[in-house]
Amino acid sequence: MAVDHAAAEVDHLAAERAAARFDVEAMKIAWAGSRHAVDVADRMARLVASDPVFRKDNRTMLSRKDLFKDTLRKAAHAWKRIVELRLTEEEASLLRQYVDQPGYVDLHWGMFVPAIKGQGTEEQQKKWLPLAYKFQIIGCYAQTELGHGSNVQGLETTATFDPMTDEFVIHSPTLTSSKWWPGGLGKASTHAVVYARLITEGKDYGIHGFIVQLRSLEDHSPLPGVTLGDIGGKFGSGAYNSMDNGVLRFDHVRIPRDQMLMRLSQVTREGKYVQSDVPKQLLYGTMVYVRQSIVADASKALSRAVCIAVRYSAIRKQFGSQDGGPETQVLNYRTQQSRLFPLLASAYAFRFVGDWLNWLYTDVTQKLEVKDYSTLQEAHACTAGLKAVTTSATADAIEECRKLCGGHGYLNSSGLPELFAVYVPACTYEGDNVVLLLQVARILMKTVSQLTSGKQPVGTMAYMGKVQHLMQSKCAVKTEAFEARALRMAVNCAQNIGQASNQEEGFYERSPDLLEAAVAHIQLIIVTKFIEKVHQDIPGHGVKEQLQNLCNVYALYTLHKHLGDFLATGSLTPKQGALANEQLGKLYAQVRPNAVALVDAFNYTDHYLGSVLGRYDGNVYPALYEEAWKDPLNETVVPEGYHEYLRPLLKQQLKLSRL
Ligand SMILES: CCCCCCCC/C=C\CCCCCCCCCCCCC/C=C/C(=O)SCCNC(=O)CCNC(=O)[C@H](O)C(C)(C)COP(=O)(O)OP(=O)(O)OC[C@H]1O[C@@H](n2cnc3c(N)ncnc32)[C@H](O)[C@@H]1OP(=O)(O)O
Ligand SMILES: Cc1cc2nc3c(=O)[nH]c(=O)nc-3n(C[C@H](O)[C@H](O)[C@H](O)COP(=O)(O)OP(=O)(O)OC[C@H]3O[C@@H](n4cnc5c(N)ncnc54)[C@H](O)[C@@H]3O)c2cc1C
Repeated sequence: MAVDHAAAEVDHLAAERAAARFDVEAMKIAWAGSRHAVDVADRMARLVASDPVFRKDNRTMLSRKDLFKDTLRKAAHAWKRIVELRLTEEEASLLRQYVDQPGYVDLHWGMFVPAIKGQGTEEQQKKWLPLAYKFQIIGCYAQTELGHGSNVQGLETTATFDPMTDEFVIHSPTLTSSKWWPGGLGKASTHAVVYARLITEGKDYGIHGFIVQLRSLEDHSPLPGVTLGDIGGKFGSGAYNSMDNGVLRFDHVRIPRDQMLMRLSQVTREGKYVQSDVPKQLLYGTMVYVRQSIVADASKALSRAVCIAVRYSAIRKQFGSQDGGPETQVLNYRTQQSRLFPLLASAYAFRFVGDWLNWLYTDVTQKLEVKDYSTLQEAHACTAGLKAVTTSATADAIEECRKLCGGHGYLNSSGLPELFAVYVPACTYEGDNVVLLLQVARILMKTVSQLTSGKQPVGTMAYMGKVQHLMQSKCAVKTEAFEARALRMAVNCAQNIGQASNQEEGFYERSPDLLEAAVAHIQLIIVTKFIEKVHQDIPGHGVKEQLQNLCNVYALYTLHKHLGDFLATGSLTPKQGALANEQLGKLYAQVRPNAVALVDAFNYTDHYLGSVLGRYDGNVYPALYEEAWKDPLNETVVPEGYHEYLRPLLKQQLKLSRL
């Protein structure tokens, strides 16, 4: 009986694939960026999937200790394979992606190395980077403290220069100055880039970065004056618990003066503080780098969740036709489509805006090398804003995909609970999303205030220069409505702030509105970049048409969800709003026959998806059934604890019933 069912489900996905109206292989290229990108990703995904060390289906059942050891084993094995196969940087980071387990290597490569590259002098880079590249040292990024994370200027750890010995003394003066959260710190790292208040000649010069050795390179024990450990279990089983987020305290630990990262400023042998001619905001450069990579990761996490929910919705059937005919695939329900297809469109939208952001970041980095700092603010606003909007949307979407999969979505074997638990801290780390959106809002307010002086905004703010036109015009339901909404919301905020007794007080009072104005500005960027993408030459039968559809879905869904903003700012009429919603329904009908093929284009292996519901072959029910028996509770037929707790209870009930 089960076998018959399985065959039917498999046929179902084959029928879905046959019904698609576009070339899936060509869509894989559009998604990945090039034929080369598809091939490398394919090779790395298969390398990981075929290696038993990278098994992850038992992860949620491991104890914290076993999970951490498993992470160490995977990282060491991955490194061995990278060296043996002489993998390129591109291949290695894809391999890391498909291993799919957060670990100390992320912070080592993702923050420790970039911090030294961005804030270290050439000499410092020459000394430290080769050690880091060969894993002769393991580093982490120790910024956040128990008392302060968002307010970086409020950090309390001190680095006091001692001219007698030419050393800095690193110290944790209070409990709240304990470093708290850095990934890789708890158990793995030998070194850290530590952010501390630089004090020299009795003056506090604020936050600076220092390279500090934490553990012995001989036996891994903490160095004198260093107290450190893991901060404890985190949300969800498996999930981010593979990471050793740590606590660290210093008791007057001495480091040589040349371990201060000295690209932005220096302390001389005599203890004089010297500021370089580079903007001090470059201290935050590592965060800009990681935020852009987090945007790229949002589309990866979202596309995984959507792939699971789309395939399962094509398999799952509930309720029949009135006359007792075959049951309906839940993917055919209009409500399922209106919840799921905007998420599918968002996965594509975030992918393309992520590619653009990566271009922007590369461009800014090249400009910085020739001391052109003109696009630094643009890079900060775009990375902060896009990080906030895409991670919040993705976290919500993963949870929505869980609900779209009904009861089975709640099982660990669906892959969705763990994906959610791993993903959700992205809304907090690398800058709490609200804090980041307020940064965008500050830049928007600055831009609005400069409009009257005739200064033309540039880059993603250029549309604000069309202020006369956008403040008055009635808009067609296109980009212009998004521009008018964003600009009018920003101008409204600026006017309201202007009425306050002082600017800071006004900003504080209006911060909830400012958040929404920032979101509107960022959504405009996402829509614009999607439109720019579909205007490009995109080869492959039907590919451009599908992307055009998804672009329209993303734009109209965003408009529908935020219709209140569009109406309140007069950027659209109620009639236009209603028409947009009508149109959305028609677009969903066009996505429907292509939905399964559109998620196939992500080209994910079953290993990477890690979901019995999202299996490529659609063989969901036998896999669910088989998976249940693997649970440790099923190792014995009669549970442990029966004799202590169940039997006496049952016997007692029996005695009572005989009374
Ligand atoms: C296990 C198996 C593995 C196997 C594999 C092995 C092999 C591996 C091979 C390869 C692997 C590759 C792996 C790579 C993985 C990479 C992924 C990385 C993973 C990431 C994991 C994340 C972990 C999390 C880390 C963290 O969270 S670190 C801590 C982050 N903290 C924050 O983000 C704090 C947020 N707060 C702030 O950013 C700021 O304090 C503030 C909110 C901006 C306020 O600052 P303040 O100075 O007080 O502000 P203002 O006065 O408002 O601003 C002053 C000024 O500066 C401008 N500004 C602000 N920020 C920036 C900026 N970032 N850039 C530029 N400018 C900035 C601001 O606009 C103001 O400008 P003006 O003066 O002009 O107005
Ligand atoms: C899984 C994980 C990994 C991490 N890894 C690292 C790491 O490797 N290295 C590292 O240094 N740090 C790391 N962190 C720390 C992380 O960067 C901080 O937690 C983050 O920046 C948020 O800061 P916070 O915890 O101080 O939050 P808080 O700022 O205390 O936020 C609490 C609340 O206050 C609100 N809030 C704060 N300020 C304002 C404001 N100005 N206006 C309005 N609302 C405000 C926030 O929106 C939030 O709702 C990690 C955190 C997590 C969860």
